[in-house]
Amino acid sequence: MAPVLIVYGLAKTFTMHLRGGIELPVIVDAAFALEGGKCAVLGGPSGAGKSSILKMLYGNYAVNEGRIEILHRGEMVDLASAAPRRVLEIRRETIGYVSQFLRVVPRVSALDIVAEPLVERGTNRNAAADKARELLSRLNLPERLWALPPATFSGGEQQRVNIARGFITSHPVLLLDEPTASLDATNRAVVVEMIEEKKRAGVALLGIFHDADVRNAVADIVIDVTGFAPDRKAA
Ligand SMILES: Nc1ncnc2c1ncn2[C@@H]1O[C@H](COP(=O)(O)OP(=O)(O)OP(=O)(O)O)[C@@H](O)[C@H]1O
Repeated sequence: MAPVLIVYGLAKTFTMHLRGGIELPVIVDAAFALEGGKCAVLGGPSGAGKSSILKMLYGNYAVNEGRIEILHRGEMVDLASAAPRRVLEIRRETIGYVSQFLRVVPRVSALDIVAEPLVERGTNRNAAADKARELLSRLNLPERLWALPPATFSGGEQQRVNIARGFITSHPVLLLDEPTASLDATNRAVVVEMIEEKKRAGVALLGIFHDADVRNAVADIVIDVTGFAPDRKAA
C-alpha cells in the first residue's frame, strides 16, 4: 500500500531566546513513512524527541529542515512548508491529534466537547451527540458527568473525554500522544480496541505509548527516535 505520510530529512533545533540564543538540536535527518491500516509507534528514551516529532507533524512546532508529505485531497502536500490556512485545512480534513491533556473550555459540557469536531465538520447536532454518547459510554465515563464541564474531572476522566473527542472524526491520519497514560487497565483495553477499529477502517496511526502492554498490542512498526539523535554519528 502507498504511504499516506512520508517524512524526509526532518530536523528540529530549539533556540532558547531567554538563554542568549543557545541552540538545542533535538532531531536530525529523521525519515519514515506511515501506511493506512497500520499503527506506527515512536520509540526511544525520555527526551529523545518523540513528542517533538508529533508536534511537527501536527504543525504545532516549526520544522527547521525537511519535508512532511501528507496525502491530502488526493495529492501529496508538504505540511512543513504549508501556509497556516492550509495547515488548518489539513487538520480539519486529514490529520487528527489526540494530545496528552484535555484543553478544558469553561462552561462547555463533556458531551459537547466530544461532539464538537463532528458538528464543526457539518454533522447535525443530534447525530454528533449520539456518537459522543456512544464513545463516552464505551470509555466508561459515568453518565452523570456528561453534562458537566470537565474542569473538575480526574486526570483519567479528562483523558477519556479527550480520547473520545479525538476518535469521533474519521481523519485518515491520527496522531496519539500517550493517550492511555492516566487510564486503568479496563479503559486501556478499550483504547486498544478503538485503535484496532481505526486500523480496520484504513487509518494510519502514529503514537507514543509509554505503557509496554499497549505498545505491544497496537504497534505494527516501531520507529526508533534514537536513530535521529544529533550526536548519533559521534557515538
Ligand atoms: N518547546 C521546547 N523548547 C525547548 N526545548 C524543548 C521544547 N520541547 C522539547 N524540548 C527539548 O527537546 C528534547 C526532546 O523532548 P521531547 O518532549 O520531544 O522528548 P520525548 O522523547 O517525547 O520525551 P518523553 O518521553 O519524556 O515525553 C528534550 O531535551 C526537551 O527538553
